[in-house]
Amino acid sequence: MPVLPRYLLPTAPDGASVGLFGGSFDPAHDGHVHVTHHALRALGLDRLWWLVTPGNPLKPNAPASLSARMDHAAQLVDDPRVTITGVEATLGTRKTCDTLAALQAQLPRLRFVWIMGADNLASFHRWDNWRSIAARVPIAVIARPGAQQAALGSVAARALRGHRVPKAQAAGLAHMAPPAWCFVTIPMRAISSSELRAKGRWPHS
Ligand SMILES: Nc1ncnc2c1ncn2[C@@H]1O[C@H](COP(=O)(O)OP(=O)(O)OP(=O)(O)O)[C@@H](O)[C@H]1O
Ligand SMILES: O=C(O)c1ccc[n+]([C@@H]2O[C@H](COP(=O)([O-])O)[C@@H](O)[C@H]2O)c1
Repeated sequence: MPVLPRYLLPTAPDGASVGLFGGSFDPAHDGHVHVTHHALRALGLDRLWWLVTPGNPLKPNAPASLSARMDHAAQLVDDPRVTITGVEATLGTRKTCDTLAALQAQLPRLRFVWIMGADNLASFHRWDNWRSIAARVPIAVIARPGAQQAALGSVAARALRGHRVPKAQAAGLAHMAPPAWCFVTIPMRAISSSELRAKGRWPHS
C-alpha cells in the first residue's frame, strides 16, 4: 500500500498556533465543519488539524475504516488552513496523551491547542492520563447542544476550575501556559455521527 501524505506528519510554519481536533469522524458532518470554522476564528489559530483516530480507546465498536472516514471528511472541508490527517496510525498512538507527546516531541516549535466538544469534557476524566493532557496543552471546549451542564459540572471541569480562562480571552489560549482551558460558546448545531449512522446515512455503518 502506498504511503499517502495524509498519514504523514503535517507541518506548519514555526510558531504557528495549531488546533488539534481529534475525533472518530464516523462519519464527519456539518457540526465538525461548523466547529472548525468557529474555532479557527475564536481561538486565532493559523491551522487546524482533524486527527482522525484509528479508534477511540473508550469506544467498544470499531469505526469504519480510517481511509473511508478520511475520504468522506475530505469532501466536507475546503479551507487551506485545515488538514485532515490520520497521523495517529503512523505514530502508532491511540491515546491522546501519547499522540500529544509524540507531536510535541516532533514539532516543538508549534503551539498546539486541543479542541473538543462539550460532551467530551463531560467524560474527559475517563481518558488515560487526562490530567497530563491538560498539563501539556491548552484546551478549547466547544459548546454542543445538550452538553453544557454535564460538561461544566464534570469531574475534569471541577478539578481544573482554577485554570479556566474567560471566553473573552479565547484568542490568546494558544499562547497560554497549560493548564488553561476555555469554554467557547458558538451558535450550536444539533447533529451527530450516531444520528447519521442510525438514519443509514453512512454506508459504512
Ligand atoms: N455538533 C457538534 N457540536 C460541537 N462539537 C461536536 C459536534 N459534533 C461533534 N463534535 C465534537 O467533535 C469531536 C469529534 O466528534 P465525533 O467524531 O465523535 O462525532 P460525534 O457526532 O460526537 O459522534 P458520535 O455521535 O458517534 O459520538 C468531539 O470532540 C465532539 O465533541
Ligand atoms: O486518550 C484517551 O484515553 C481518549 C479517550 C477517549 C477519546 N479520546 C480522543 O478523543 C477524540 C474524540 O473522540 P470521539 O470518538 O469522541 O470523536 C479522539 O481524538 C479520541 O482519540 C481519547
